[in-house]
Amino acid sequence: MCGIFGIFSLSGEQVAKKIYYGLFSLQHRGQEGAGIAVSDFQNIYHYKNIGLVTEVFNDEILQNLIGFLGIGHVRYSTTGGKAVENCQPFVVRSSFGNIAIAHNGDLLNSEELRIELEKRGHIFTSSTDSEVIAQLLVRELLKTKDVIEAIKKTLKRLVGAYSLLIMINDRIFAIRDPWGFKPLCLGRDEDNIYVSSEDCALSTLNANFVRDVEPGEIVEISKDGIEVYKIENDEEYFINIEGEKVYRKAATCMFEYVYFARPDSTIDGISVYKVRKNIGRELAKEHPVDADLVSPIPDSGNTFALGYSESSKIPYCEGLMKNKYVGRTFILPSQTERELAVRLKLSPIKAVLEGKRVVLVDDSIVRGTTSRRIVEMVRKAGAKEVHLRIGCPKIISPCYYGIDMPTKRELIASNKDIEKIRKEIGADSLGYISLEGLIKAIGRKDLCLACLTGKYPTRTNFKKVMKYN
Ligand SMILES: O=P(O)(O)OC[C@H]1O[C@H](OP(=O)(O)OP(=O)(O)O)[C@H](O)[C@@H]1O
Ligand SMILES: NC(=O)CC[C@H](N)C(=O)O
Ligand code: SF4
Ligand SMILES: [Mg+2]
Repeated sequence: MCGIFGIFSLSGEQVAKKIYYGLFSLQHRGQEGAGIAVSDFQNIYHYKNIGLVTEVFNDEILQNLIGFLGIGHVRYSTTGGKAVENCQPFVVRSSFGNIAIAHNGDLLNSEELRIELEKRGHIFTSSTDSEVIAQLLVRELLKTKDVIEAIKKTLKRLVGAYSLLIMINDRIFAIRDPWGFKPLCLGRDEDNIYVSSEDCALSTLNANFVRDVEPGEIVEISKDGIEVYKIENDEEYFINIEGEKVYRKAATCMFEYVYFARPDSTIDGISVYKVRKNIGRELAKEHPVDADLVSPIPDSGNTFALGYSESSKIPYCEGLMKNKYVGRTFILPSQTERELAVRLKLSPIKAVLEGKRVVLVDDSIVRGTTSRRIVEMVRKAGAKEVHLRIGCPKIISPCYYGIDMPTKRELIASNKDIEKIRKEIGADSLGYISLEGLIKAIGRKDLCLACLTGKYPTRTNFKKVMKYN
């Protein structure tokens, strides 16, 4: 996923500290690396490293980032390992000026583009797909000199997910791919124009939400305010592996609503919190059970469990405690880290669970690491029955757009029916929300559902995407 955040100060104030706070509010989107690049209209100063925002930056570093406009990034790696050279923003120096780029999403054709660029003499400093965008842009800029033209030409070549911030000298371009896979929104206060992956970061800075960047938009932010352009994409449709014609249409990632985004964010006019509550209610209708209490698997299971409890009238309890110093486990890059983190993160409360029939509610099962361990823990704490309810249908296919579920083999549900999964996880019953139930709960149809259905909204027949994790 990754989080991106940018500010243009119209009053000529330093922006680094504000970007820091913006990134801090987007930390849930990426925990592996962080970076900030600022511009004083001529020079770009930047700093990036592996680690959480608070680990990467201190006052001294921030004070040295002198600039009136800037962009930042928190990284969750999907193409290229977690090393510092893959952290963002990428800064590329060219005769046209300095360019900084922050990318959320994943490209399917990055390997092909990289080979093409290398043949033409480009030298890469990282193994990510995001640097491919930066190098392509430099190439186009050297050819045309017209920035908008160069950006449009670059974007025309990209297939996949990209919410992008590009800073060139004295302006920032905020871009959302034609499918609108990842969120991106604009904010404003008296002195600044903001752009952020989620509006929760705007609230932190006391800025007002203006609007979402629409799929296919290029928003130029400069001292003159905002100018909007459209991405030109000639490919109106493609033929998928089943031989069907698939027309290009908006396909926002359903997983943003289910897991990724913060519940206090609103994406394309739909509150993430409300979606999660709706899913919980829907789950209670689709998969009722006689039980004594409903407990969430924290954190993201919380709102789903509230909805389930409200609708089923089974009391809501906190059966599991979360160690607040442990971050998200699913987005850790290795399985060993994920296994250990679940135990460190969650522990059962015996006084709540002992002798009870418990409904555990979580947002999703991906690899099954969390649910397997939790069901075992809850039983050990004395629960009489453990019923698991999941707010996302079975995840059966890889994501190529920026969520690290790259192979079918890793997905517990890819080749098993529900009964087999239930046995493997050790629950007394298991219920997933239906696809129709999920769409109804989100309240929009223009969604990417590819990891649930195997039907991808873009071409997928490219050279294998590089993975270094
Ligand atoms: O089946 P798995 O591979 O274990 O992945 C699914 C789990 O991972 C996520 O939690 P995570 O700990 O990442 O974040 P959270 O604190 O926001 O729930 C998600 O909420 C599920 O609990
Ligand atoms: N999850 C993301 O958005 C990652 C961005 C980019 N593909 C990277 O791996 O750095
Ligand atoms: S495949 Fe799944 S996780 Fe990936 S963008 Fe589509 S809905 Fe989101
Ligand atoms: Mg979780």
